[in-house]
Amino acid sequence: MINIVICGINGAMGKVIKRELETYENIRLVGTLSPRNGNTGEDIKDKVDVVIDFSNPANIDYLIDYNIEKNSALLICTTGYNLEQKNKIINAGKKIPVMLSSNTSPGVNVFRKILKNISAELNSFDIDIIERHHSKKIDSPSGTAKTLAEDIISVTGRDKIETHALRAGTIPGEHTVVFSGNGETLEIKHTAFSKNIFARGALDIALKFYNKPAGFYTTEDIFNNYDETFDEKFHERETSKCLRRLA
Ligand SMILES: NC(=O)C1=CN([C@@H]2O[C@H](COP(=O)(O)OP(=O)(O)OC[C@H]3O[C@@H](n4cnc5c(N)ncnc54)[C@H](OP(=O)(O)O)[C@@H]3O)[C@@H](O)[C@H]2O)C=CC1
Ligand SMILES: O=C(O)C1=N[C@H](C(=O)O)C[C@H](O)C1
Repeated sequence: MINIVICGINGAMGKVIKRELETYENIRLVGTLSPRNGNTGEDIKDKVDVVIDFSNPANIDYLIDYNIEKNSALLICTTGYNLEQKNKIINAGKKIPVMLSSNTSPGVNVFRKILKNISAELNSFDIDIIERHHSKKIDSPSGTAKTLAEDIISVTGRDKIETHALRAGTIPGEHTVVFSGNGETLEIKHTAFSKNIFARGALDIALKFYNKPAGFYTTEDIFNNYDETFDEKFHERETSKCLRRLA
């Protein structure tokens, strides 16, 4: 049994996680955080194994301090961080296990493996990312689109990948990578039919992640069963990826 705390429980994702939690006998919700509403977790007396965050980048300083004080793992599913915030997250890995996951669905993590193979093979093609999300989504392009762009850049050596974003209706999340060549196109696409897939993905990751040693982790570390604890070289590599993304 692990004890979790959720930041963003009243948001769209928070509500879905709360419902999904009812089907997990090995996870107990021991509290919630909402710093902007004055809920800073003082009432939480139980041990906290992992804080799951689906909220807003504005909460990041608070979350890092809270987790360091509690010595708990921090699973950040929020997207839209700037470079300075991402650096703080990576640095927090010196003290606590911290994971930044732009997409917790199992499907997207397989998508990423396939994407790297195809991108390396079709480097002579134009490569574009198209993402579609609900009209309430704040950040654009999506965190997943940025992650997919980084994956393509890592195997093709390109400087930038074009991303195209649509915000409309209630679309839970759709990502397509289009490879356009001379007289042909190849597309790979992931569609989330509901937010449940992200909620269950986050809870499943929390179960695997809560007892890892301090370090900065990504979803790949869990899906590939690979641990990377904090080291300076890794930090430099992540920072340069951020710089490239923001360029
Ligand atoms: N990694 C993944 O797989 C997924 C990631 N996401 C990401 O999760 C995040 C939340 O998504 P979603 O639930 O749809 O968003 P919502 O806007 O529905 O909820 C976000 C919550 O964050 C808090 N919040 C909002 N604005 C602020 C602010 N300015 N300052 C501090 N706190 C704020 C609020 O909680 P309160 O009222 O308690 O303060 C709010 O309920 C987004 O970044 C989204 O991209 C979404 C789906 C999947
Ligand atoms: O805000 C959302 O809804 C989603 N956000 C994540 C992102 O920015 O990639 C993941 C998913 O696509 C849904």
